[in-house]
Amino acid sequence: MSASPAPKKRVAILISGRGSNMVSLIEAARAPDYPAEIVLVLANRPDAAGLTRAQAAGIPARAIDHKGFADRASFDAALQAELEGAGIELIVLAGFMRILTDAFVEAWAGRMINIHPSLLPLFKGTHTHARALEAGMRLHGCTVHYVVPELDAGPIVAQAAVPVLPGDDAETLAARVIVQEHRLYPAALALIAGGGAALDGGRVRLAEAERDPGAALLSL
Ligand SMILES: Nc1nc2c(c(=O)[nH]1)N[C@@H](CN(C=O)c1ccc(C(=O)N[C@@H](CCC(=O)O)C(=O)O)cc1)CN2
Ligand SMILES: NCC(=O)N[C@@H]1O[C@H](COP(=O)([O-])[O-])[C@@H](O)[C@H]1O
Repeated sequence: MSASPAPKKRVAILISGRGSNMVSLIEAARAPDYPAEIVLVLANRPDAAGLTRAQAAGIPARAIDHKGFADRASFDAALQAELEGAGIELIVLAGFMRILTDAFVEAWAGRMINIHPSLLPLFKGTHTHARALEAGMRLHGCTVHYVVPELDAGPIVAQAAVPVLPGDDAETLAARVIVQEHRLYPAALALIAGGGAALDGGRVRLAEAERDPGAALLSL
């Protein structure tokens, strides 16, 4: 008799905008064997277009407007209350544009990931595509990493690379990178939720089966 499948990890996605990565994650999680279920979407902006997209997908989605709080700590406490109330096990930041307090990040150490539109540690911060072009990069891409207090500095889970082509501008390059984001993020979340990767002493530990250097997570 085959063992019953492990319970799916309960995931919350945090957004600030359109939520295209959130949609990719919701769609991937529809697969019966996907090791995570998206059970909550939270946005720090009431006008985040992703809220409507989440609701249309049948996912509970709410705004917690950061402007309604006196400071970061009280905003983060409101996030924490919603996450605890929903029994969240993993947080996925997907275009969530608020810096989280050290206390919140440390409380979720090893259980919170982010996607950043560059090949970290290159181009931390904003305007990554324009900066990559300015630097004359021939390769660019995106990175999924664990979140630590220092911005864009957490241990890297997975990366995907794209070529920088002649005539590219920030928009054409962004359009090439986002396609890889939509592929990489669901794969990286599945890896973590399925126990294939974990944060261990500040480094990402991959399960034996995931150590194949040709792993599907890296593509040009
Ligand atoms: N403590 C951490 N918080 C967050 C991280 C992180 O690595 N550590 N990742 C970010 C996502 N992010 C880059 O990937 C990022 C988000 C927001 C900002 C920022 O400057 N935010 C401003 C407000 C900007 C706005 O509202 O438009 C702010 O919070 O004052 C930088 C990087 C998520 N949080
Ligand atoms: N520093 C974080 C950051 O810049 N994240 C980036 O915001 C975009 C959100 O798009 P989406 O809302 O369509 O997923 C994505 O490109 C993501 O990499």
